[in-house]
Amino acid sequence: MSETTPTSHTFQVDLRGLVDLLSHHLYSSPRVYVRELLQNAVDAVTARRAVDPGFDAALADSPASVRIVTDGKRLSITDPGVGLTLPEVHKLLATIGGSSKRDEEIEGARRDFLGQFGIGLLACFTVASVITVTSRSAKEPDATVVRWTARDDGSYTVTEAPAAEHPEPGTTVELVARPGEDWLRPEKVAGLAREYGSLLPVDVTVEGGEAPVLVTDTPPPWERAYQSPTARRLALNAYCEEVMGFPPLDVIDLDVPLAGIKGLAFVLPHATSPSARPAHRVHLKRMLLTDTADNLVPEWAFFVRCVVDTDSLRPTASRESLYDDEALAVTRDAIGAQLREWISRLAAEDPTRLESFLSVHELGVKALARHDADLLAAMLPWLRFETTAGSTSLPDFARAYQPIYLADTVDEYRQVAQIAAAQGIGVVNGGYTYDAELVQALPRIDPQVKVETLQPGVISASLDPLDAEAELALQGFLNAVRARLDPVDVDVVVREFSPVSVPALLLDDREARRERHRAEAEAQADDLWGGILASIKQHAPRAQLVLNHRNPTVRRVSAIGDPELAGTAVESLYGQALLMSHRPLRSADTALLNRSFMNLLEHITKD
Ligand SMILES: Nc1ncnc2c1ncn2[C@@H]1O[C@H](COP(=O)(O)OP(=O)(O)OP(=O)(O)O)[C@@H](O)[C@H]1O
Repeated sequence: MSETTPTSHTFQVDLRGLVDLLSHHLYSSPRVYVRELLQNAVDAVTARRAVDPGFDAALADSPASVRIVTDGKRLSITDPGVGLTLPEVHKLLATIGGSSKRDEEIEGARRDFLGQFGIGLLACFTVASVITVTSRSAKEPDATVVRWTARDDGSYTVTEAPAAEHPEPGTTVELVARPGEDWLRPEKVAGLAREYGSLLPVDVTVEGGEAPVLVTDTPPPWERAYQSPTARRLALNAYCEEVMGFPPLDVIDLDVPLAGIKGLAFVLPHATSPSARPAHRVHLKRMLLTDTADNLVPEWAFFVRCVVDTDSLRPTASRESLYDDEALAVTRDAIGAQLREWISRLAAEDPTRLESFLSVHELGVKALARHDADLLAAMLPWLRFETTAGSTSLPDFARAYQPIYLADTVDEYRQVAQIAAAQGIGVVNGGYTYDAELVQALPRIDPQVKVETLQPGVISASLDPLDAEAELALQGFLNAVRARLDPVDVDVVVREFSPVSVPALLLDDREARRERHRAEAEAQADDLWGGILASIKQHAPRAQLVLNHRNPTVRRVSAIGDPELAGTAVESLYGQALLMSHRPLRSADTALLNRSFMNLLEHITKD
């Protein structure tokens, strides 16, 4: 086999393909071209400061200014930045991925730049067919003015331009709109420049519309000096309405030096689902990176929306979201700590405000308190739970009841609440989100408090058996009515309990319920499935209808001589107990209730 001499080639880049890739897959919309231009202008000003220490002094007190002029077809943006020399134009502008912002020699300043990838300028090709950069470098006193003109077919030219075209150091980038493209309209450009750049530390004006518009407004609202705390609060409320679209319930200052983060967390004025996608506004070195960041605060903090500026978190290449790395995780924790501090401070200093906060966001706070014993201790007096003593705080409840029984589900709680209350047994409904975990955490805060899981035995223990004679006298009645409730898998017993006003109680534990669901599924299943379900049948205890012998109605029912009518009456008592337990009706229950109701009607109306 003959060997051929290897030849060296350079990759060819299909610019159209690349622009297509950027515009359809990297950036969410062509609108980002304004951000890329602003970013380059701001970076150029930052770089100029590094090479020209007298730059700021020459500007006196006013910030550097960046000017955008557009008539809808052509747009130019001029900055007084570091500019570019001829070799730099070849090296940086004509090389995709080439960036001066990674240079070793300006390592110290590198972290000050917004750009880093060397692809930003290409974003302009999503709206323009021609890009012209005219630049005079600030690095040499009499630098020549260079002009680089690039077309979207991938070709470019570099020429020298007359010195008068750029008398001062800096750069002008000019775009020629693609035919039919309206991204360069003055109003649109002003809107985008304001959206991305309102907090930038340079003055940015947009000309071409009815009047020139200054789109920047610095320093950021959280850093401005205000006449009084009230004036500050009002201004921040107005800012929240403007950028977030809601009047905040409260405003919390955020300051995480670790991640160079400063900003504000606004408390939502309405309840929100913990699973709702949060949307925070994140600025990177004062440029808006995204208004839909969802990974900036811990999940439990779903009651705030933040506006922040960071100088050190990393953006993704599209620069539309934050890179989810270790630094962001540490930042999330730090922001979480500041939100916790705010809640503890409110509890100590402003209980009325805390109550109005809780009336909206109690669920979020409960979620948070599960993992934070200090916060739980601080918040416990303010958090409400459903208990057999009504809606109350756990410390108050624990003072009146020992031990505290915890019903695991809403069903269980409803079944026993009435009778437990009458017996002086303290039960908390643990069926609502987070409540069971918080009740169980209680002994950690106060070791005096005992919490026990509610077992059915606790309640049935306070259902007193009848004396033997009375029990015997009811045998005939019980036999008749048990047969009537057999089809719904319910046993009937008679006990004495308080309150007298409750005629019957349906006691049902989870095992019995599961077995009934299985039996119902079996009844509805075809042969194959019916067989399988039957094979897992358990002999779990049945649900029990406990009739209260102290209740006058029950006494009268048990004395009815006609077994048919007694059966109908007990079916009605079952229906009432079932409804009181708030459990869903199975088809057999509905049929039974229907029948007993019709039978009663018939009995009342027959002559
Ligand atoms: N207005 C400007 N003034 C001076 N130099 C500029 C200007 N615009 C672009 N450049 C030079 O061109 C290089 C490439 O710019 P480009 O926007 O493509 O990438 P970048 O800003 O370095 O990085 P990124 O892709 O993250 O934006 C820059 O690194 C910078 O050196």
